[in-house]
Amino acid sequence: MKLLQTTSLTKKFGNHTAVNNISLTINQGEMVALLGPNGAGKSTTINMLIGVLQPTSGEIIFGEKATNINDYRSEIGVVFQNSVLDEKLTVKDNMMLRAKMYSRPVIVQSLIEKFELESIWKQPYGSLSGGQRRRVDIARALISSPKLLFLDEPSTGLDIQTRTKIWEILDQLRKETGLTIIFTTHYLEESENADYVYIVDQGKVIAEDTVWGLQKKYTKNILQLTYTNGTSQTMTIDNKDDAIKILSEKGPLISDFEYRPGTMDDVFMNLTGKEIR
Ligand SMILES: Nc1ncnc2c1ncn2[C@@H]1O[C@H](COP(=O)(O)OP(=O)(O)OP(=O)(O)O)[C@@H](O)[C@H]1O
Repeated sequence: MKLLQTTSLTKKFGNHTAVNNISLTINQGEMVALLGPNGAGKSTTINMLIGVLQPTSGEIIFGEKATNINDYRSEIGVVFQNSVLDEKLTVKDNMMLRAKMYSRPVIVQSLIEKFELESIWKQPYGSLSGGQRRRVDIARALISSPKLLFLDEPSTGLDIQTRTKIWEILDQLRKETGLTIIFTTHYLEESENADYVYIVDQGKVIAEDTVWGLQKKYTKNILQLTYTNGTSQTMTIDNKDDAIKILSEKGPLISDFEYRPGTMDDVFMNLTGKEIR
């Protein structure tokens, strides 16, 4: 079921078109990545979807028919690139202030547990590490039990353990609650968690599909064989089943092999001719 749709969404800043005719379809329960280099138009797109920016043209439809942000604001949670929390207030005060704004059953206790906030609960937000802040930011955005969570570069600047941890929690939440997530990233490997990926460059969607679909369309899997007589051979193949077939056929003649499936890095490189970072 479609939860959010845009048709020909466009944003111009003066003569500069930051977002150029972007059409997205986000289905309920999906995790969707907007992937693209710096300046591609990811944040501008998100800012239009959450009502921070007014589109120059195009339409946004939430659910069956809501087209005005005021009609769906209560259904979304947002984690901005730069936190909106009060640095001087404790984690508890930041969270409880937000909780008071919502009449829905408050789920603060379960968020404290999920995001492991007990040990920092009474600490001022401003004294937290980058990873701790991000956990609080996301927990706060979930207080209203939104149907759809927007995460604008949720893991930029975080170490790999913290990034992994945050994605684990979000994955668990999706399984438990059916939460829909739209996130932006320039970490290609993170887009591999997504159910569907839009690759954006210079304001346009230049490719969209599942991760598998993108890899199939825009990359090749490489199988490299080293033979017992010292020679080697590199071939491109469609899938790993073909690799297994070739390996079993040539088995006795092979001394070593390497199989490298196409990655999102290859997808991006093949589409844009450049690396993302
Ligand atoms: N308020 C603004 N006024 C003028 N130009 C803007 C404004 N906001 C964004 N832009 C321009 O629009 C383009 C898209 O910016 P945007 O922030 O959406 O990119 P992004 O993909 O989110 O990049 P990053 O990954 O660096 O956050 C950029 O060229 C940017 O300079």
